[in-house]
Amino acid sequence: MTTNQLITQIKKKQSFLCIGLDVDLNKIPQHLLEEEDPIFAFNKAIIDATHNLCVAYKPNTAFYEAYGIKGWQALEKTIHYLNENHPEIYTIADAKRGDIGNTSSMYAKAFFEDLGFDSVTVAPYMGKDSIEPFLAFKDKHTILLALTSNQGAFDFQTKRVDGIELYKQVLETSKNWKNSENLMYVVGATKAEYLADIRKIIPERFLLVPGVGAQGGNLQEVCKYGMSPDVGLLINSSRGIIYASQDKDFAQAAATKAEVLQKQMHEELKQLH
Ligand SMILES: O=C(O)c1cc(=O)[nH]c(=O)n1[C@@H]1O[C@H](COP(=O)(O)O)[C@@H](O)[C@H]1O
Repeated sequence: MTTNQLITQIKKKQSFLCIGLDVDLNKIPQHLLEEEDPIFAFNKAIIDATHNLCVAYKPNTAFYEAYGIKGWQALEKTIHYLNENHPEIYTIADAKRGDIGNTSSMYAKAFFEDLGFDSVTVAPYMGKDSIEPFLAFKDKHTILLALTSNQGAFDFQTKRVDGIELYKQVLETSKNWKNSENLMYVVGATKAEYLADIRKIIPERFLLVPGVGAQGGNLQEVCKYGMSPDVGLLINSSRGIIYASQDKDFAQAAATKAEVLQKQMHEELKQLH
C-alpha cells in the first residue's frame, strides 16, 4: 500500500488506529482453546469486530514464533485473511529485524513477498546496508526504530554522540539512504514531548507510535506534538484493546475500546481542516 492510499483510508475512517495482534494463549478467552487454531480464531474475531474502527493491524511476530510452527501458521492465516478480506487495511509485521545486507534481503522477502505485509519494523543499529535491502521494495514501508517506548530507550537512544542524541542521528542519517521515501519511524507514545524535535527533522514521514493503553501513553499529547499536515501518525494499542474481556463477548469489548480511541482521533483530525 502506498502512503497516499493510507492517508485516504485515515481520512475515510476518521481513524489512525493500529491494533496490535499480540496473542497470548494465557490471556485469550479460554473457550477458544477448544478451536483447532485458537490464535487465528481469536484474531479473526477481533478483526471482524474492529476493522471499521482502525486502519492498520500489527501482529508482533514474537507472539507467533513463541508457539513454533503452529504460531507461524496462525500468522500466515491472519495476514492472508486480512489481505483477502480487507485489502484496504495496512499491515505491519512487527519483527524488529535488520542484519548484514544479504540476510536483510531475505528478511524483506519473507515479510513483503512471502507473507505479503505492507511494512516491517527494523532496528537501525547495523546501519545503511542493513536497511537499504528493505527499502528496495516498491510500495512497502520499512519502519525504523527511532525512540522506543521502553525505559531502556535511555540506555543508548538518547545518549549524545558528537553532541547529538543517537535517535536524532538515526533520523537525520536515514534521510540520505536510497529509497528513503519508503521509511517510517517508531516513536513511543510515552515519549510524546520529544515529538516536536523529531518533527523538525522529519516533518512529513509517518510515525508508528506504540505505547497508548497498557504503557500509559497519551493520545492527545502525541497528536499535539506529532501530527503532520497529512496526519503522519499510526497510533498502536495492543493489550489495551484485544484483552478488554476474557468472556465470550471479547471481540465486542475490543471494538468498544477501539471505538473510544477512534472517536478521540476523529476529534484530533478536525484540527487539520
Ligand atoms: O515496534 C513496536 O511496535 C514497539 C516499539 C516500541 O518502542 N514499543 C512497543 O511497545 N512496541 C510494540 O508495540 C506493542 C505495544 O503493545 P501494548 O503495550 O500491549 O499496547 C508491542 O507489540 C511492542 O512490542
